[in-house]
Amino acid sequence: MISIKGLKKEFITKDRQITAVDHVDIDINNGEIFGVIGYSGAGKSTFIRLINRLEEPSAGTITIEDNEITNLNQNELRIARQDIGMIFQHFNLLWSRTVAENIAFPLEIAGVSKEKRKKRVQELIDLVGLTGRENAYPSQLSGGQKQRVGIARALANKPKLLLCDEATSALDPETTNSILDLLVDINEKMGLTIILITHEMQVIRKICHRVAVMENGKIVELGDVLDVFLHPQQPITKKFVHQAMGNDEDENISSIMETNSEGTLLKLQFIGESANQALISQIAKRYEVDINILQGKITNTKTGSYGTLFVQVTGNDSEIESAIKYIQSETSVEVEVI
Ligand SMILES: Nc1ncnc2c1ncn2[C@@H]1O[C@H](COP(=O)(O)OP(=O)(O)OP(=O)(O)O)[C@@H](O)[C@H]1O
Repeated sequence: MISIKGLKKEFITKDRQITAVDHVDIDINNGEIFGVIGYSGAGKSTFIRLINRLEEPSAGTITIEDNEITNLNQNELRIARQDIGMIFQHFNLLWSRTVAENIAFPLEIAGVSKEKRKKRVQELIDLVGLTGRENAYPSQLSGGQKQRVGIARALANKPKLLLCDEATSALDPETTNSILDLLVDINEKMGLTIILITHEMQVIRKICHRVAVMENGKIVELGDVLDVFLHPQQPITKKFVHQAMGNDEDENISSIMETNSEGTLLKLQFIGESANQALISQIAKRYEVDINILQGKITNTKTGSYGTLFVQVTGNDSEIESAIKYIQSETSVEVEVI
């Protein structure tokens, strides 16, 4: 749906020149939720604002459904932007307008009649779960409700693409979850393509299909979310994955090894379908071994689940060996002897 090629943005200030986005090439599929993650200053905001030309690129092209956005004049761009909704970290609502009036605003600009506007606004209010709050002012709403108004307003003209600029960064974890659920809901119901930027790997894990990791203006890693969680390549990606998992696996392994010196220590990795497999009971039935579960965890991503289990296997050496061979040859669970 979207093809971004050689995208570059340089800012020239009095004393220095900054390349905020540096030769970015990405293709984004129709209907996907695509996340861009990076630390502060990586260039995420600049990147997302280039897509609807809130920032003008220094080089490169952005094509959305055969329409080269980077080639449009101001009038053409105004029309193209009706297909691109955007939501912001600090909501950017009009404080002197009610919820309904905020949502009606883009419809007024698009010249939609009063009657149609009223109907569409009500649909949107129901969609985002704000029924009954039509006449409230933004100052009377919670952060989550304000973002719901932002989402409704962004969807008013039935866009094909929604850009989310740190849309949950100002919200508490529970409200973040409810807003993420809403984004998934509209992605699934309306087939809306979503590009979001965030510094939180949990946001990526919960709702994105694919993720790009950004550092110093460049995309340093890109892949399916499950793959990136399982096999992060770059040091920065590993840091983000650890952040989302809430611990450091290397430290875990050494403390597990210190306290469990008997038998054979195995790390089992369950991916996708195999996460539901009753492996431990199968092995215990087949082989003369005892299995002690030391630590385990399952992580759900939008594209599948994966789990890691540390077990201590005791018993006769040849039985343990047969059990390991069985896991390797007969199941899709990855096994590592530690
Ligand atoms: N208008 C501007 N003028 C000059 N430099 C800018 C401008 N906007 C951004 N920059 C610089 O470009 C780089 C990338 O900034 P950007 O805001 O895109 O990063 P970010 O990853 O979104 O970070 P944050 O999450 O903190 O906003 C930074 O070094 C920033 O100082």
